[in-house]
Amino acid sequence: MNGYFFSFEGPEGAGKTTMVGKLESLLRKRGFDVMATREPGGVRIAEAIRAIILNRDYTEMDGRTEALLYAAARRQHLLEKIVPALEAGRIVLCDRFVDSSLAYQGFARGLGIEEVWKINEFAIDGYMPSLTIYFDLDPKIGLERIRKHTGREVNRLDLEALSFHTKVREGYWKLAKRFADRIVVIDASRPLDVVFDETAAAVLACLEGRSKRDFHESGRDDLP
Ligand SMILES: Nc1ncnc2c1ncn2[C@@H]1O[C@H](COP(=O)(O)OP(=O)(O)OP(=O)(O)O)[C@@H](O)[C@H]1O
Ligand SMILES: Cc1cn([C@H]2C[C@H](O)[C@@H](COP(=O)(O)O)O2)c(=O)[nH]c1=O
Repeated sequence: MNGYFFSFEGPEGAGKTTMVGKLESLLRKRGFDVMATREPGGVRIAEAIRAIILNRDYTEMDGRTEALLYAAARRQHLLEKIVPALEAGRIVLCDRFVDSSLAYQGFARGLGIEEVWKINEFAIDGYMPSLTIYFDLDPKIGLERIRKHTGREVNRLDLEALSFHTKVREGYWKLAKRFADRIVVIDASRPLDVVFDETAAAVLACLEGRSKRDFHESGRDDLP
């Protein structure tokens, strides 16, 4: 596998999509062969599953069904889009990946991080990002950003109580501590340009073969 796989995580409105877009432009300008994609979605079948999972009418959806649907969408996306790109030596920027399932379904939904990892292990079959950027933000601020951002549909997960979104953030904190060698934490409450500079520095350092510790001086190591 010659390419690089980066994932971008965080609660609603943390700035993942914005950062992935800016990073894609920067890397392309610097001559890298880069592909941006998202989960759930990215390919036809996974986009169809996304439409089911996020449909606001499906209020009866069971937590395990939800977790399995995310894992199924991930499997299809991985095989059809991510793996071929990595095999072709491309850089893959993925807006959410397995950590979303661990934080949302495993921790916030209460299914258990280990249980949700098990079904995802089956789905991802060993493929994991080289580096994950976690944008840490108070969900109140993130949800407010989304409310102001007119183009974005309000989906079934957005409609969860604030306590759910707070648990999502706590879930990410647990993952960031547990997988400290893979996950870089960036304080996403700061101005967009500051967040982007730190994000780009982390990704470029990884591409240059430096370890997380070499560029993480300004990142947050003080999670609760
Ligand atoms: N650091 C920032 N400061 C202020 N506003 C920001 C910042 N980063 C992003 N935004 C704005 O917040 C809104 C949400 O950003 P974005 O869509 O990138 O978040 P997201 O994490 O992808 O959200 P979601 O996962 O819920 O779709 C956008 O209007 C974006 O311009
Ligand atoms: C991959 C994944 C996503 N989710 C949740 C997180 C968001 O609420 C939505 C996706 O919407 P976005 O605007 O594209 O961020 O789905 C999840 O709960 N579990 C997952 O594995």
